[in-house]
Amino acid sequence: MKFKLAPSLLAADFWNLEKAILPAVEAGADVLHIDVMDGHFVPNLTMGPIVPKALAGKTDAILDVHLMVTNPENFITDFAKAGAHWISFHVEAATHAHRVSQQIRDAGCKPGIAINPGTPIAHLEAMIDHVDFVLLMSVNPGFGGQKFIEATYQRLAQLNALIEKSDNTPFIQVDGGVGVANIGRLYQAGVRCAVAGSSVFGKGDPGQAVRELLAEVEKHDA
Ligand SMILES: O=C(CO)[C@H](O)[C@H](O)COP(=O)(O)O
Ligand SMILES: [Fe+2]
Repeated sequence: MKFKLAPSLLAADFWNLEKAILPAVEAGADVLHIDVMDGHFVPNLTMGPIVPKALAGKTDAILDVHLMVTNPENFITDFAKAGAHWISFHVEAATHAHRVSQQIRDAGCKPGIAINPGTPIAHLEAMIDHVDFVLLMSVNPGFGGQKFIEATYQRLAQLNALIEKSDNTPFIQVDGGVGVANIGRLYQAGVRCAVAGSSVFGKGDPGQAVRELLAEVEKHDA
């Protein structure tokens, strides 16, 4: 799969969302990452379905909804109707993870399973065959702008090994603290979609930031 960069809207200027998003997409970002937090699973509140609904049809980018909520099953239909293409939910938050992934697929979206830095990779074993991607958190979920956790590289190796021995090949998305300093190494470690919030929208020019991040990936493409 071609590498995809997913700017996270959490770090964008909400006064000027269109001006933030358009240059990032024009510069080659294929995915827009929408962080949904419920003040319960994580100690922060962010966006509901009105955000993908506002973007649907305005951009060709894939709308990627990252649900950091308890009871994810209650939100699938609304986000799918709002135009989401990918929906990920946390293995820590889903009592019936298998059913939730099926619900996402039935709603016409690609299901992804997300995992916190403190949860053993082995907890994904029963779900690998039932998702299109794994979202490996490289910070503790809840906030943008945090420092990348270095143990993510070891966890990536464990995740690759788990995927290798399964019948399915979900792609790996990494989320949190991604920037020019680590995106190349993450690509080499098997990441095919990197979420980048502050490193895209935290500077002056999102288009330039996207070009720099993609150039790093290109450099590491052996
Ligand atoms: O899921 C998230 C936080 O819970 C965000 O997607 C993530 O933090 C992106 O922001 P940054 O690139 O600034 O770390
Ligand atoms: Fe996220």
